[in-house]
Amino acid sequence: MLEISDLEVRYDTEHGEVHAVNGLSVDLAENETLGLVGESGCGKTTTAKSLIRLLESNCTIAGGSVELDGRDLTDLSLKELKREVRWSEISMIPQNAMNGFDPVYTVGEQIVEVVQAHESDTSKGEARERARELFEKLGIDGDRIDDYPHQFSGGMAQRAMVALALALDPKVILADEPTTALDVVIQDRLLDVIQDLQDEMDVAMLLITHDMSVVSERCDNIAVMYGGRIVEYADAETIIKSPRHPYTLGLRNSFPDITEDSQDLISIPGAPPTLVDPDEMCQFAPRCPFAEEECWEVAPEPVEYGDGHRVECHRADEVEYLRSEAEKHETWTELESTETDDELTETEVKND
Ligand SMILES: Nc1ncnc2c1ncn2[C@@H]1O[C@H](COP(=O)(O)OP(=O)(O)OP(=O)(O)O)[C@@H](O)[C@H]1O
Repeated sequence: MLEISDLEVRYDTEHGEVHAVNGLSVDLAENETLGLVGESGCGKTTTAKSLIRLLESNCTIAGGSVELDGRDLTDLSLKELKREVRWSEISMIPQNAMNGFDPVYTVGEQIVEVVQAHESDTSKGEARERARELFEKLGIDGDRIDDYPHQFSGGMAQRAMVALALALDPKVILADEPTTALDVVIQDRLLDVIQDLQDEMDVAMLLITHDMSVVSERCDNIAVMYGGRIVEYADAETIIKSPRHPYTLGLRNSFPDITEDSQDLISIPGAPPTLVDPDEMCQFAPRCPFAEEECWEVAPEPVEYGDGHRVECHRADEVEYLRSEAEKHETWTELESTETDDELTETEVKND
């Protein structure tokens, strides 16, 4: 239904061009939940926003296509996209609902406005009734559509945002870390109600999160993103149980497994790249314990390992070795000490 091919998105900054999304290709089927997972700064939000062109003025889609049922959305003018796609076909739940609502209007007024802007023959009363029904389904008293955003708690405001996102019965919802601002118990409940409604209304969802545990429980397929690219893609079980990319292995190490009691978590040392005019190389090489000369010189092409499992790593064939080494603390801490040595050497050089 939604086919993203070779998407390229850039930010123009005073430091250079940020290559936020690079050659990103992924499909989303009807009713599917696709998890887009990765650390902060790897391009998840930019990917989602570019689908409905909610982009800052320094941001451009530099290439690729986004097809919804065969229609390329990148060919539409912004006006056409707003009229025919945003909210009605693809809607978005932002990280913090308080930023999505206008504080001076009631939540109900804002839902009615969005509905009437797209459905000229729906009366105000009908639109209000739809908002009430959605509120009730989301576990909020229907009368609260007449409240202002500041009268809601964080969790309730997120639910109200879900009501807005579903008000026009879209085909896809983009849920960008929809629960990060909430405490853990409320997070879980909110994700449950979103998924119940998603099933009831036959909506596909792109669930964006940095949390491996969330995608493992709730997604059909998972795309692991690093440096603006999808470095590994497969069904959720394969990503969790049999990943091949060192970044996925590292990410898996750094989140608790819900099926095990006590665990030794290992974090990936270092930080993601800035993506400013990046060099031609594997972007993960500086943090990868398995990086070889080739990784620093050539960006890996995607390789298929059956059943749609796609990996971008020069060493993905050595999977048994990668998996057994990645489980060891010292594999990652040795890398950390090498980095510190390098930093020391740089400082020493500067001092000399
Ligand atoms: N307005 C902007 N101007 C310049 N660079 C930006 C802008 N917004 C994002 N970027 C850069 O684009 C890259 C991708 O950022 P993006 O927010 O899409 O990542 P993310 O994975 O969604 O992170 P987060 O979870 O923190 O939102 C980062 O390097 C970020 O610094």
